[in-house]
Amino acid sequence: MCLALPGKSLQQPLVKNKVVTPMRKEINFSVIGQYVDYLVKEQGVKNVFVNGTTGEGLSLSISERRRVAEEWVTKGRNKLDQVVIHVGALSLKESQELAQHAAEIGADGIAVIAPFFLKPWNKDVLINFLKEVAAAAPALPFYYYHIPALTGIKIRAEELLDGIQDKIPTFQGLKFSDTDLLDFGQCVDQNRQRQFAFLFGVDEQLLSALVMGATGAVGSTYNYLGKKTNQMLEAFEQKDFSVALNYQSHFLIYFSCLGFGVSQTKAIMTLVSGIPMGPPRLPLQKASREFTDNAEAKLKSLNFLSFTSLKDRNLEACS
Ligand SMILES: CC(=O)N[C@@H]([C@@H](O)[C@H](O)[C@H](O)CO)[C@@H](O)CC(=O)C(=O)O
Repeated sequence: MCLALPGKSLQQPLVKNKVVTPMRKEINFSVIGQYVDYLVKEQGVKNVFVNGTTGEGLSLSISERRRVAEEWVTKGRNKLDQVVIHVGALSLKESQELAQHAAEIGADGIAVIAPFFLKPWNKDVLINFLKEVAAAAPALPFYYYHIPALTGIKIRAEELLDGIQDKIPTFQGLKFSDTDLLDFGQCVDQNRQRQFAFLFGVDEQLLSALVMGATGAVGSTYNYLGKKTNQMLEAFEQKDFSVALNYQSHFLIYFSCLGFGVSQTKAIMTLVSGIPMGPPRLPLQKASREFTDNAEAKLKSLNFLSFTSLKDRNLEACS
């Protein structure tokens, strides 16, 4: 999910939500409309990032990814501001197919991770790969999704940024999911004309990244902390740093006790929204009953649950 700083143009939205992909045995497409409404009305989140890490994009088949993207674009029409589709894949052909598809269905942008099995070993090779994908959707804003802990590709974002727009004219910015704030700061520093968006993807460090010049945030916790994070962004804009810090520490440090994996996110979202997000797909494991009971108690103590009894609700993610 992606949130936007008040006052910033939507070209550079501040908070994007990384949506989960609702599942039962198969993907549960039927709840995506309800999910859109929940994000907009309850969390104030109008920008989404689909088929990313949180959405288990790399665990879905190509046809599933196409259908999930279609569903978000269709159900989000006239409700969401931006739907960005992650189209990264190990196969260049598949990535291009997904990029082209994103353009055809009217998505607002695409993002791509580095291929991580047969790896690009230097910046030029990585840019060549990204360039070929971007060329399949020449009218769509393109984001490089930097997540080295998961891809194993250690090419620094700052290095990649140097001269990238000459190679990829649609390059719009970075989704930076790494804790290396030195690299992040160097990216910001390099962007003197401020033409790129820097969407930060480590939610628990967002405030530090804002101080360093992040123009947006993309993360899993905005599924249930979107409203709170928007309040933090507003406090930051108003230069009310102690309030901003309070939001950052209180909520993220508290939630970090629960855990931030995809399974946990799906279970927490099921509890908080009442929408059955289901278990994740193998190789991930569903959250344990112990986790869910613990999470439910903590959420209740924080007044995060809008309903008093969960007994009758469909808690597939939790059982
Ligand atoms: C490794 C990981 O899943 N990182 C999350 C964060 O939002 C993360 O869940 C959060 O910072 C809590 O650690 C996002 O950056 C991932 C993401 O953007 C995505 O779903 O594509």
